[in-house]
Amino acid sequence: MAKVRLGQVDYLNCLPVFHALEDGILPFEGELIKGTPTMLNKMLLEGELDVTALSSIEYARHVDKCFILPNLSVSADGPVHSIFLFSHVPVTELEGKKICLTSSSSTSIALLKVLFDHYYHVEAKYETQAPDLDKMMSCADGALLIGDDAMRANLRVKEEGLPYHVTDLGEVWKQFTGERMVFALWIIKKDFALEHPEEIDLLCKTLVEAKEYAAANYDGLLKKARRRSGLPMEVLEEYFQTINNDFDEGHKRALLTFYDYCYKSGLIEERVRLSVWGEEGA
Ligand SMILES: C=C(O[C@@H]1C=C(C(=O)O)C=C[C@H]1O)C(=O)O
Repeated sequence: MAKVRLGQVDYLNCLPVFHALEDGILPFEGELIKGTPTMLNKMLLEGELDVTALSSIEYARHVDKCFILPNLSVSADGPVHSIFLFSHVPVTELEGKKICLTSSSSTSIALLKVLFDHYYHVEAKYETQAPDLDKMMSCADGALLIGDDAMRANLRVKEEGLPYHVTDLGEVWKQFTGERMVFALWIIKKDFALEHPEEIDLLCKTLVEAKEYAAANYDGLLKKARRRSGLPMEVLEEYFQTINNDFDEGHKRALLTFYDYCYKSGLIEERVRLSVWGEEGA
């Protein structure tokens, strides 16, 4: 059997899917490679990974080379608690101002631009930097952070009383469209899937079982998340109740709505068809 090189976004939002694999509770014979979303996006597209959790916008940019794995995503139906725009002034006053974007994200950067174009009607200037709240806020009017970096930064803003406006982009997207937001998908390279369909069928089954294992062993998941992130238990509990790792018809509709706005904003070149492994038309 071919060994699958599987990418793991090293944030808490993917832990419910990887927890059982990390601990060897479910069999996985392949290699687990951890990284930021942008690192894994690049590795998949350059052929260094076969499957990975991938920024959902990158699927839209590489539809011809990829399949979506069924029943998996990183989504939130409203506030997501880990995608924040921190700013010195309210978002509506950011016209012509500079915003630092985390170098770890792809989808959330597209979401920010969509919301600025179609919801706030504000045009800003953008620069990309490594995720560091203090550095970003010292040289710009706003900073976009994602994942565990954003959760830690938000906690600091609260605990230290930092004078920033904090905008949750999942919440704004929901207000704007009424839809949930799908931030990440599990993606397979098409050539690998077509050569190794049995391995992929088995992996799909294992990942869904892994998600079920995390739900049934919630205390273990929380303890691991606490050890790994150092974040307070109440923050983690709220986060795991917020993050959703499913991918059903509602998620698909929401994702296509996002892609439509990305297309209108010139962030993707074509309207997108979702090609899910094992489903008709894939
Ligand atoms: C909700 C999140 O989802 C993520 C956001 C991503 C992005 O912006 O490109 C990619 C993968 C996910 O980790 C988050 O990281 O906070």
